[in-house]
Amino acid sequence: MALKRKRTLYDKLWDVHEVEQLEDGTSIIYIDRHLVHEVTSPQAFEGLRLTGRRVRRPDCTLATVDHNTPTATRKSFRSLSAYIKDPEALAQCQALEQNVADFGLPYFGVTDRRQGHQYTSGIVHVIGPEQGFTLPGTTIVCGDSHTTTHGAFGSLAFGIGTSAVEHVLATQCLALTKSRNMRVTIDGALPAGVAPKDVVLHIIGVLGAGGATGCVVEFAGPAVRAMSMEARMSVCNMSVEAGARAGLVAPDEVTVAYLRGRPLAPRGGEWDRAVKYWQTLRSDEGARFDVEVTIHAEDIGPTVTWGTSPQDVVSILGSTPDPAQCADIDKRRYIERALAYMGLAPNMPMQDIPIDKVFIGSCTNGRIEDLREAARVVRAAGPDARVRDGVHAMVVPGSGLVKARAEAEGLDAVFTRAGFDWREPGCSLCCGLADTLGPGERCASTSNRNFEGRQGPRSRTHLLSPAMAAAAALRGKLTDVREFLSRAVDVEPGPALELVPGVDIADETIPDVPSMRPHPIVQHEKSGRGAMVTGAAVVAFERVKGIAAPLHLPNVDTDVIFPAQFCKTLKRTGLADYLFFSVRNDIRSGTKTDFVLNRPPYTDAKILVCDMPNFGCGSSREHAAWAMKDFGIVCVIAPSFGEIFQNNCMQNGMLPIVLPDGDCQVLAQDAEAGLELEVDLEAQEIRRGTGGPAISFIIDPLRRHRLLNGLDDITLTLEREDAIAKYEEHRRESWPWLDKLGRGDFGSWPGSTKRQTTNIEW
Ligand SMILES: CC(C)[C@@](O)(CC(=O)O)C(=O)O
Ligand code: SF4
Repeated sequence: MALKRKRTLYDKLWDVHEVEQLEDGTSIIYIDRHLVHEVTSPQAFEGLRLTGRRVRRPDCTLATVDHNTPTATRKSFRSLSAYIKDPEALAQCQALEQNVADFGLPYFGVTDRRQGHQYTSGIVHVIGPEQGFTLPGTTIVCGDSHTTTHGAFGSLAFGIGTSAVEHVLATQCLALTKSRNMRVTIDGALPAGVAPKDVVLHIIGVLGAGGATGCVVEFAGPAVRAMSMEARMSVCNMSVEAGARAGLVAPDEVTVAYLRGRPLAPRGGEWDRAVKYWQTLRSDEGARFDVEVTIHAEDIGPTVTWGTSPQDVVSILGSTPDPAQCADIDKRRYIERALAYMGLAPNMPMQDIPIDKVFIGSCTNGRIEDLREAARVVRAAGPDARVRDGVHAMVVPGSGLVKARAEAEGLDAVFTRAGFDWREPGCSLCCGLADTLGPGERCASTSNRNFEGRQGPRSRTHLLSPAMAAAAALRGKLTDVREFLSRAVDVEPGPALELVPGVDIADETIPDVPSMRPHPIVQHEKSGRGAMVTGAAVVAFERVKGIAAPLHLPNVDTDVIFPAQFCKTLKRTGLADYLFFSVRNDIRSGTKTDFVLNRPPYTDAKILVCDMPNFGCGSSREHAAWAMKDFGIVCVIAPSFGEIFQNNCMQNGMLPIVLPDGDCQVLAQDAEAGLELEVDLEAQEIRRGTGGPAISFIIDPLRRHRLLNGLDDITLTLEREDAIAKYEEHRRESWPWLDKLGRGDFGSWPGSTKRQTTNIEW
């Protein structure tokens, strides 16, 4: 008798969402839940309008404004246009309001008054779970990389680019290739004073920023089981920072208790049926994982980042790394660059690092438990504890509900009494849109990314937990929170903070970050640039011949490729000048730097060769791909890619090629010498200007076919209408609670003001 295949949780989620298997191993996957926000959706709605398409499932879609909404008081809020001062931010929020009205979508606006609270808009990854829109066993997407958050419920949740947003709006499906299974087991119990944030920072430190690329990671083990839902969300949230497609925690009684009574959670008989189904959602005993990692909870302590990637973690009791101790030259260069950017010296004790700002908030740590933890530290420091002079410490709740709840518990009073700035909900300082750091400013931040320029041009970020952030605010420097929690602490301003000699963090001395180009350049005649392809239309890719620009850095993130301040556009074109903006421009002098794309012949580059891994990691912003294409780059070659970026390229008729390190190095050397490359997709090979042997590459056949023929994914998926309709019928019978926004009745959409009286247990 054939044994039943043992499946992981991910296998199960995948299997039940397969609408159709295509010949080449790709599958059409049904999407149960689609979250939409103002920054990554305007171009998608524009696409729908241009093609005359409608939104297939408004009842499975939920929109909110979060990235661009100011966090200044809303006490006298009159209108969006009076409240949002930045015209581009306003235009994006208004565009979303227009789009939800035109397409009839459920929407949480700044002025919503449901739940008996004044404002329920908030960070998309906070409101989804708190409303019960996020449910176990579902597929959830959003034009946002931190959609991984929702995996905490045992849902398959992942970020997508704007083209994919359009695809989901139009078809409620995506064409996907299955990822690999990884399990991270956390043994034992967490020591006192160690937060979920420390856990996930530690994990990213172990795996590396690209360590989970191509994988869906299930978090398991006693330490995970002991976590609350909010803790699990913080962990899954940052799984994308290790490159994971998604993070997962199998649902259990903690999950069920959290969801009971949420406005959009199933009710009555459907609730019982749903709970029964959710109980089946776990990896089978003995199921095979492609990668297994075990971490011991006792090894984790309060953790902070020192550098410019979330993998750059160190214990708060540790010091910055010393590049001189590094045998590997690439690693040494990386550390030097990151320390220079951060304005830090080698071997500097982390607890000596003074900070200018503190940010408590974001989709990682802007929930009620996070605020409680931060407030606990402030309380423990005594009634006279104050935010250190000269430090601006912001507390930004993740949603209107979190804010209301915190106020009901008196947390706002704890914060404001101690001199913290209590704000309105939104993404705020996490991404440098609604709130920003000044150049050179250093922030102790509970957010998820410490990339160069993440919190504003030339900003410096240290990631840490909410409790650690509160401690840093009181001390004015990075601090081991356990000191606050174990005994009464003197937080009177102590002697002036001393910096390690040679470290100067004043604005004028922001170091120039070394160029990403390591070797001397060979000057060449300008070569002709091919026709630039722009716009949303799908363009066929057959071959490209031209100059290739070399890059020699690992983990080049999409914040560096395309800084957030330019994500406020409503368009996909005209973005070439913003490509690598902060490394191409010296913000002090306004002049161009010597960055490779500023120098002939690379100003005409059509190909980019990065010889280090994880190119395009981080944010889902498709602007990074659009800007490259606008610049004229249609092919990127690297040892590995951030998955969302890789997909975004292909959606825009660009070709990302994965090659072994050695091949990338050979091609990067050709590029250094200014030699042309010819990339031939039909033949799957790269011909070299040196006349040296061509290098062949592999690409998945469906992608190749679509690129060669300039086929539009949405049209192709829509051709599967019968299969999709059949799946929807099956879904209605099997999981009826997923239709009609889980039947949680907020009244008719959009713009409903009907009140809901559901009681949520916090
Ligand atoms: C839209 C953008 C600012 C984003 O939210 C997108 C993302 O993470 O995918 C980010 O945090 O970089
Ligand atoms: S990562 Fe930051 S900007 Fe992106 S959704 Fe979360 S809070 Fe908002």
